[in-house]
Amino acid sequence: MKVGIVGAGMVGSAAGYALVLRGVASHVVLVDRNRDLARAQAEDIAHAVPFASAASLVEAGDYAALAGAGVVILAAGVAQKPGEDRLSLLSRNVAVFSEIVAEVRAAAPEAMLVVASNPVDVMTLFATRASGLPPARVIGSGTILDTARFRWLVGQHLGIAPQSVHAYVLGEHGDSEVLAWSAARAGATPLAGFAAQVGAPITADVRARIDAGVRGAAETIIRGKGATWYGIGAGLARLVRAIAADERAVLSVSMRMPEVAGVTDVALSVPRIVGAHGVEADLFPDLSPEETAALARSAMILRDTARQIEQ
Ligand SMILES: NC(=O)C1=CN([C@@H]2O[C@H](COP(=O)(O)OP(=O)(O)OC[C@H]3O[C@@H](n4cnc5c(N)ncnc54)[C@H](O)[C@@H]3O)[C@@H](O)[C@H]2O)C=CC1
Ligand SMILES: CC(=O)C(=O)O
Repeated sequence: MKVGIVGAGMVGSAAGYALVLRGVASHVVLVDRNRDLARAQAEDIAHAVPFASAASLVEAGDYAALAGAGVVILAAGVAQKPGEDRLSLLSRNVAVFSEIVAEVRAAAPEAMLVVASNPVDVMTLFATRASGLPPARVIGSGTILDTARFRWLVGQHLGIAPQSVHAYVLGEHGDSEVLAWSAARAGATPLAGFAAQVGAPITADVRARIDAGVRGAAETIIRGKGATWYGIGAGLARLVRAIAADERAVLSVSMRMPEVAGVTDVALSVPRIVGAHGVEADLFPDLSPEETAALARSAMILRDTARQIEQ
């Protein structure tokens, strides 16, 4: 599949690198308003192709070069500085998306959009409205990264591979996100039972530490190295693979929904089946009353934030 990436900064280039290394895309086109940066990133990534699992063409181009892309990743705009939250980026990134969504739609009308720029849930809502595409074809990376952080931390605590932890983060990709502890499994076993069997109980302290580790990961990494990119780059490649290979994989991603937890017209993450047609179904895990209330609160925060772009 041909994959376009608009925004060849840290996130866009990491996604391109992961797509190439995993052999997901036969052709990657990087577009950025900084053409020298796009060219340099494309050449650097192309030098990884001989080491990748499959051959692919990697190049920089203008919007016209996106023609024929099956997916275009939107990773352009500004990122958080230390101490800044994702929601504060909204007006600046809406201005960027007002331009790039129209350009991408004109150049690649058949392409599905995968949104990475923050605040990713509200940007997904905006991109859905601006593109006129059906919601199932405008997918935000949402909590795909937070879910990975959750699985990694639980796996570390239990001494098992994160791939064997089946747990999801729901709601906002941001401060109000909800770790769905009550639906979490290790292998096929509910988390508490598994933890008891391996002698690593999930105490209130452990839960609080993992919760803070997931919720605060971006801030910690941004303080240390200025931005995050490897995790989200791999997550974006995972999402594109589900589309390109029609995997019908269950991934926690964001999408505009008519209603969730009593809140209307909002984009947020729940586990979803993702395949060649985009999002094919939503899957709501069984939640505790506290988790359900937290999901409603997260949806309300996102709805209230989205109202800023309606005025
Ligand atoms: N969804 C997620 O889990 C994550 C999202 N992000 C978000 O991804 C976005 C990108 O982050 P980084 O790559 O670190 O930033 P960056 O600053 O490295 O790259 C952004 C790129 O966008 C380009 N750009 C800006 N306006 C443009 C326009 N109008 N047309 C074309 N290109 C334009 C810039 O030239 C720059 O190269 C940020 O909003 C950040 O918050 C970052 C990490 C994780
Ligand atoms: C920056 C960001 O959104 C993250 O790493 O979660």
